[in-house]
Amino acid sequence: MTAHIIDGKALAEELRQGFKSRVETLTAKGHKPGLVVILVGEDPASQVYVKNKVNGCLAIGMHSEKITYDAAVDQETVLKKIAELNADPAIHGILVQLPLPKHFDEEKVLEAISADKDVDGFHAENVGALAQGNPRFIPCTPYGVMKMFEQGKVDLNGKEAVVIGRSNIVGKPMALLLINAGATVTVCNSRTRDLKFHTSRADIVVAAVGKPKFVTGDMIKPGAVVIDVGINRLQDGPDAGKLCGDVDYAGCLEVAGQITPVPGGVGPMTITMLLANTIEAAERKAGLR
Ligand SMILES: Nc1nc(=O)c2c([nH]1)NC[C@@H]1CN(c3ccc(C(=O)N[C@@H](CCC(=O)O)C(=O)O)cc3)C=[N+]21
Ligand SMILES: [Mg+2]
Repeated sequence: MTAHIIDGKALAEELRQGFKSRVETLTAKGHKPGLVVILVGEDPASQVYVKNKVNGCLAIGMHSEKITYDAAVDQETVLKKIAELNADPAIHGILVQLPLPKHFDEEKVLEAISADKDVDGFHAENVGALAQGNPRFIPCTPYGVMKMFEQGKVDLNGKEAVVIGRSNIVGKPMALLLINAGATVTVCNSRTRDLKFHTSRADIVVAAVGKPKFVTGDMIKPGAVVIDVGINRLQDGPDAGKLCGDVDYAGCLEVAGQITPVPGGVGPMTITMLLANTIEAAERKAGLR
């Protein structure tokens, strides 16, 4: 038996079609949803993601702009721009693409974004709301994964879930969402002793460690749901330049009950949930929710 493939690209497209009427309603009321993406530096991967974000907005009738700075820009300049955008009534969402260059204090930059416009859900106020089980903005990647569970009809209540990775953008919020949904959650990382001990008892495995093909078929319980958050660009070997997840897809496909591909899995869902959060921000401002 091969696993059912949860098609993130198709689900992303379906959700985006559904967003169009909400954008139309908001636009008619004078609250056209607007997202600004701030990009510092010239990282080629970041350029691709930012372009996908801006184009994703425009395709459903939202307003979106990209603001780019040279990698050497000083933090004060970026903080001043954020303050300006916080006060701009046409802008409902502000995203600062991570990672920032080393001379930046990432936490300080993220905290400068108004919590009402923090569509990434990285502001301490929004992290706290999620931890308390009363989320305001759910971080886009784990939010997208929750939508994929819904699509795959995965009941999380009472299930054993293992999250591999403990980052603030994926691992931690993913664990909180699974906890809030009633799963029994174990958070592992690349240094976990005997990772297989944990993963082989899991009904759900979410891989977000940033290591290509880290999760292999022998680590997975037959029938488990395997979610691949990894986006590793292979440097050398026969597949150089190709995108590869944190999961050995071919090896897990034969064992898992459901699995997400890379590309075409979690990535497109991340951008879709960014659009969802921006629309939601505009709906709050318009008094529609
Ligand atoms: N403040 C902030 N918020 C983020 O949400 C954020 C960030 N910084 N920094 C970088 C990561 C990464 N990320 C991705 C989004 C979409 C794809 C995506 O669309 N991936 C496509 C493939 C794209 C390609 O070909 O490279 C796919 O998986 O099918 C990937 C990665 C958002 N991030
Ligand atoms: Mg992580």
